[in-house]
Amino acid sequence: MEKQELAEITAKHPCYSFAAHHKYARMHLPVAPSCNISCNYCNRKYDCVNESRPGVTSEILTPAQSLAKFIRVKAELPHLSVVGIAGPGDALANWEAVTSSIQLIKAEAPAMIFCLSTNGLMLPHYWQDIIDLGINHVTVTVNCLEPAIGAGIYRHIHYQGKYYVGENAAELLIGNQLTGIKLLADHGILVKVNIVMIKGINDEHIPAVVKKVKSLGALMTNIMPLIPAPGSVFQGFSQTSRKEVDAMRDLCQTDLTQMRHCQQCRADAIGLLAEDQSHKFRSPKPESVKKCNLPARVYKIAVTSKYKKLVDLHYGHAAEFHIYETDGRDTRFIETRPTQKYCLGVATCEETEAKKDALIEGIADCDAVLTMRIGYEAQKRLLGYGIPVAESCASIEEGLQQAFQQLRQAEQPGAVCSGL
Ligand SMILES: C[S@@+](CC[C@H](N)C(=O)[O-])C[C@H]1O[C@@H](n2cnc3c(N)ncnc32)[C@H](O)[C@@H]1O
Ligand code: SF4
Repeated sequence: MEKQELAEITAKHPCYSFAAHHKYARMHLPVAPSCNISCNYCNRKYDCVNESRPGVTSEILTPAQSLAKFIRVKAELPHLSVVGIAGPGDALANWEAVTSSIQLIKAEAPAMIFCLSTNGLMLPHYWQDIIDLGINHVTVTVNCLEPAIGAGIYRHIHYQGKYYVGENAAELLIGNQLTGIKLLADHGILVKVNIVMIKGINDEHIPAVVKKVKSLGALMTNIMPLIPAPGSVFQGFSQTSRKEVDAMRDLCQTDLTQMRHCQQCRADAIGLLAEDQSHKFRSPKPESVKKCNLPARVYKIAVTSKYKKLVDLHYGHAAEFHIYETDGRDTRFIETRPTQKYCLGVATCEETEAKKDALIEGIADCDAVLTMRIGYEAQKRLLGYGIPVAESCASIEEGLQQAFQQLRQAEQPGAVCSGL
């Protein structure tokens, strides 16, 4: 696309143009429920109508439902200029649903601007598809350049059938993000980079991120405050203040244009940036994005819990595991297995390592661990035995359903299974 043509389009994009954000409306399609990574600040709650923050949506739509909703919204909001995918998970982890939704809407309204936001893990795989689909604005979240910092931000990534944790995960993710940004920018796509400012974790490092993404061709950065989302690992952190974010934007402005009007929107936001109207357009009955067509399965899951009611015990503090089976709907308690606590305190190193392995061997027949919290070293050790971890602070019933979903999605990304 010619530069002039792209500039004209961008002038109608409320996120990319400050002047456009009072005039033009955007519509987010919540067609991307799954995510291929786990950020410590993220909690994707699908059903809260009162909360407005990234990752929240009141419904998940199929491509056909997206088209129907688009037609309704367009009829009521003539100044609608942009259709975007902002989760609630990751657009590229739900690529089939995203592609079909965009194709359907494009056939109906060819002049619409399409954009998506992504963590960038799959950009080296999908950048050409993005261009072929006619998307010309892409937002990539890059929180750091150093794996040591990333290990404190990302709990795990799931890439090409394998789970990665710690610095390995962060290194892979960062590498793909940077490669992806360059590929997109070199091919004329306008790239905005989101950076979540987390005090004490990546704040001092942000100017380096801005410089780097500029060198790769990013058009602007959007430094956003951390919202300590309830239920996320960072829920106890304090919210980065407006003042701190503005000071960081001022510092980085000398290198690259800063977005300053971001509203940290919901995944189903509709309307002007400052005037969400999504509540007016909610469908009465949300359906899953993609029906699960995997054969029925029963998973055995080891749970850490104080009284066998809530998932309320840290993995490292559990002196026993409660073993359950679930088919996604019904759960069955099997037994309680006593174990050594993972956090052993005073034992010598070799003794500690052997005990940690013995602990995992005691649950080696389980498909997953469901726990309130777990450190990444312990998580890594479990993954070494092929046991993924689901974190929850809900009831055991709900936690088991979440764990079931997580296991199913790992087998079939994008699927939402209700069980047997
Ligand atoms: C929900 S995500 C969807 C897109 C994609 N999965 C991603 O992370 O880039 C949209 C943006 O919100 C940010 N975000 C999610 N939870 C947040 C939180 N609790 N505080 C601040 N930003 C958050 C993400 O980092 C991302 O830039
Ligand atoms: S990449 Fe986006 S959707 Fe996925 S965990 Fe991080 S913030 Fe949430």
